[in-house]
Amino acid sequence: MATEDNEVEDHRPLVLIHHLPSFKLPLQDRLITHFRLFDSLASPEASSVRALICVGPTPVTADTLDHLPSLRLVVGSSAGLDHVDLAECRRRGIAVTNNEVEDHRPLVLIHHLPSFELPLQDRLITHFRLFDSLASPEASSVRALICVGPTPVTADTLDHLPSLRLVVGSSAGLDHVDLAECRRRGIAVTSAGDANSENVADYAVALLLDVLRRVSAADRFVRSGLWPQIGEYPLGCKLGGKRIGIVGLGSIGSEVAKRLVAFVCTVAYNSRNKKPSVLYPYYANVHDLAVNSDVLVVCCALTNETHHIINKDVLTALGREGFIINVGRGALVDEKELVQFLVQGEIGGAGLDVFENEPNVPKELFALDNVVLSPHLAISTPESFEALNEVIIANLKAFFSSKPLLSPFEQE
Ligand SMILES: O=CC(=O)O
Repeated sequence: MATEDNEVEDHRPLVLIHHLPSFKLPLQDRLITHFRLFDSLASPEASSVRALICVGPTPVTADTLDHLPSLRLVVGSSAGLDHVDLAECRRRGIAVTNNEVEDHRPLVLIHHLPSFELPLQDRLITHFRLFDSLASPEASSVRALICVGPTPVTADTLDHLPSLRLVVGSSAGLDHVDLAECRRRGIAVTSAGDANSENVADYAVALLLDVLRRVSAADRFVRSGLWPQIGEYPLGCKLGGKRIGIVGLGSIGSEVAKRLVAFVCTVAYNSRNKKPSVLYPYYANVHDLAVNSDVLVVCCALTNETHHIINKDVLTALGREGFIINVGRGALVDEKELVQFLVQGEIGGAGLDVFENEPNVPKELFALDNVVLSPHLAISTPESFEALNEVIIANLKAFFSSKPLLSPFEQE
């Protein structure tokens, strides 16, 4: 015989599922672990129920509430609650919620040209609320922007963003950002810092080895079937012992130097100022550095002062046996002059990852086996994207918690 003692007391709170016949709450069965559910205003539980879930657009009127004298909470399952008599709820001291959970993630604009996406962008949404249009309503209140790749940040861009206080660059060079205008408007700017430096330095060395030892050209020689016909391929030259002139001894330049010292090269450098802690010989101008170098590795920032820093005079000083590697920006080199020097055999060769008018590359270079061409990808490795992502997140987190920025832009 069953007795009352056999019954397990049910402590789950009572909840009314209030719904029009045509509306069901999705996944309603998940609720029964936590709540005792019923769904009729005519049920005996109606007089004591304290909470109601309003499914979809089911009306909650004064008449509904008259059936529920103990009600203290209406849980809406939609964002808009025009079907709930909010004034009547307020009058009766009944709280109302909708399905919008408050989002405390700071707002960040991903500013990008259509052809440039931020690698690993999906990692950011854990921390930030992202949007990507200057025309969006969020633009007026956003305080931080991530500038993807070479997307320009001009005075006009900034005019759309009156609350902006931080531009987070995703590259080491920020020649596409109007830094003076940012400064004038009190907007801080960060760069990729040294997240990419080792990758870029590796690539500079790869280009240099390739040009000197003719690796890509030899590969073409084999693939085109010329080896059996012609036999020996022209000799390349040794890297060890070369005098390397580094133009811009910042984070990338220093990594290049480290690597080339290991190849038993000698290193000298040019930068805006002599670095007191650096022992490599310093040349105050690039021309003198070129006179005393076999190879120039160009890796400084592009500014008004460094535009065409490698000009006709410098190329002449580098000479017929000289080589040039550019992993900085195309416009650091006077490209027309460089093409002339290469075509006429006035310098030994070049390894170029960057060009003045990317993605357009002077066609004259295609025929030259002493030139290695690459589509601006010195930074591009998964490791570098990981590191870049961390720097971006760290800068944004520091900014939104008023801490010092991790990699404020500093010009080399
Ligand atoms: O070009 C790439 C960079 O500036 O990081």
